[in-house]
Amino acid sequence: MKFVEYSSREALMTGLASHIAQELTAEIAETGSAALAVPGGSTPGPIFDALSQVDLPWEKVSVLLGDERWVPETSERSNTALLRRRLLQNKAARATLLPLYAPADRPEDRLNELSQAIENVLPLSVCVMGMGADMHTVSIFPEADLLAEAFAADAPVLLPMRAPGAPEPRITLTARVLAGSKHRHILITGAEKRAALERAILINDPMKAPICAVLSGATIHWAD
Ligand SMILES: O=C(O)[C@H](O)[C@@H](O)[C@H](O)[C@H](O)COP(=O)(O)O
Repeated sequence: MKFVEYSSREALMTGLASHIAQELTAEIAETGSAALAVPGGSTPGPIFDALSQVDLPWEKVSVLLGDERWVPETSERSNTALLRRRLLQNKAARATLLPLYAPADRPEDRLNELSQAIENVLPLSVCVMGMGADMHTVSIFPEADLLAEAFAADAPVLLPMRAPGAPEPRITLTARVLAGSKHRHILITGAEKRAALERAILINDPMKAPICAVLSGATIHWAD
């Protein structure tokens, strides 16, 4: 695990966007394609803005969310809408979005078809994850209903997830898919999340601090 502290959030966002672009470019040069998983939420927007302007072979890149709230794209809670609005624009408009949402009452109703499209691009090339102050990552929350299943060595690609801290049903990549990514980045800002990360490292138990499942070999990018 590597910890990189930036002098400002702006430096973090441009620095991490540059890392991602370099890793995608190298992967495409080596294998002919790349798969990028990104977080939703309120933090990554500026990274998406910067990445969307980078000139790389986006037509060879599959982009997916690490997790999604089970809401339609018309909802202000939709991470997919965030991605379309801020990443899949400009030069990155040529990338292929692998959705984590499809119209249905429950994630269970569309899980298999959504999983199949993702299965075809695994292992991920670059995986960027956020973290909550409760030490969750993607939609693997402490006290979630399928928390243990999310860490199983034979876990499926995707799981539905419901948790006391999540306002709606979720769908999430499982820990083995996240940890199986060639490059892994964790994006956090502010003192509260830095303290939460330090707590997670001391706890060292994914069942209590889910972020622990993806720290090994990851680069943590932080600014106050
Ligand atoms: O759907 C989501 O909300 C995210 O995928 C989630 O896992 C996020 O990365 C963390 O909750 C941090 O969220 P913020 O960036 O909003 O703090």
